Amino acid sequence: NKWKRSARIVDMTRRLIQHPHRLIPLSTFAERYDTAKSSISEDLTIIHEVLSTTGQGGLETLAGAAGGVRYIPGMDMETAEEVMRSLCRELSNPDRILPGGFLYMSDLLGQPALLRDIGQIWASVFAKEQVNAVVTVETKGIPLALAAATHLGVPVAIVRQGNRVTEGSVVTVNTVSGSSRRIRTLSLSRRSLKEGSRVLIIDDFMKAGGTIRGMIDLLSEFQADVIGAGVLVESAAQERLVENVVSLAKIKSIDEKQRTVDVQLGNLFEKGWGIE
Ligand SMILES: O=P(O)(O)OC[C@H]1C[C@H](OP(=O)(O)OP(=O)(O)O)[C@H](O)[C@@H]1O
Repeated sequence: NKWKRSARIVDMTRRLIQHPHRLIPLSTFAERYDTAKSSISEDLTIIHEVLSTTGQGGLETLAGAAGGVRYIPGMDMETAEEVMRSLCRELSNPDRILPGGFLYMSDLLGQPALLRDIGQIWASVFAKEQVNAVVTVETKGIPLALAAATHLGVPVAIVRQGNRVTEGSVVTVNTVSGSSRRIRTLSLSRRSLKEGSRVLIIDDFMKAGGTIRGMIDLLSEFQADVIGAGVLVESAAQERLVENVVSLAKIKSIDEKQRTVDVQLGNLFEKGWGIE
């Protein structure tokens, strides 16, 4: 039975948004709806128009035999700022202060809707970097890495602290997590990442940057190309073991004795937004 344009557009939009960055041949749609490719192209133009003019990313069409159309997630600057301003307000709650200048965030890292928005922000910033994999370190980085990877349409590789028999043969490096001056061994299973992958590092929190530094050193053993690193929150300014980490929020000031903490927008909002 023939699909009406309005029904085709609803069905196509869902399929495209459900598989970010995945190329879908126009013939797939032409066959599914028993419609000419020229009509499908017109449908896609309408979908692209609505998404791109409402700050929700857009469609990218590649011509040729291996061509097709794919959804590129994106969030516009003001929406991203709205999301992060409300998160900063939530994080500026003295009850969240933990010893060592950390903030309690595990409740937030368990909220799917918030994680979806944060993942979309990362996917907007790194949309054009041809990321092949997102890498994080257990444990609190995992939900954030998964959210970013979902919107980038790529897998996640999880770095383990210490050795686990379930990881098979691993590459291991030692690192000093500056926050607590403790030596940590970071290991990654050899099977979890193809050599030469373009990798985005994501973690929940950065203090001295020792953990991210350790992941960069570990990834060089895989000949990986670390195209960027992002953290949800970076601690108050201090000596760092790593440069150019993009933060969504930043602890401006924190005083454990006075029980005060002030969390502001991170350096992503100071620099130029990653997408035009
Ligand atoms: O910048 P650094 O000084 O290296 O500190 C940031 C580390 C420390 C903390 O991890 P932990 O709380 O130690 O581990 P987990 O994520 O498992 O809670 C955080 O999640 C980052 O990974």
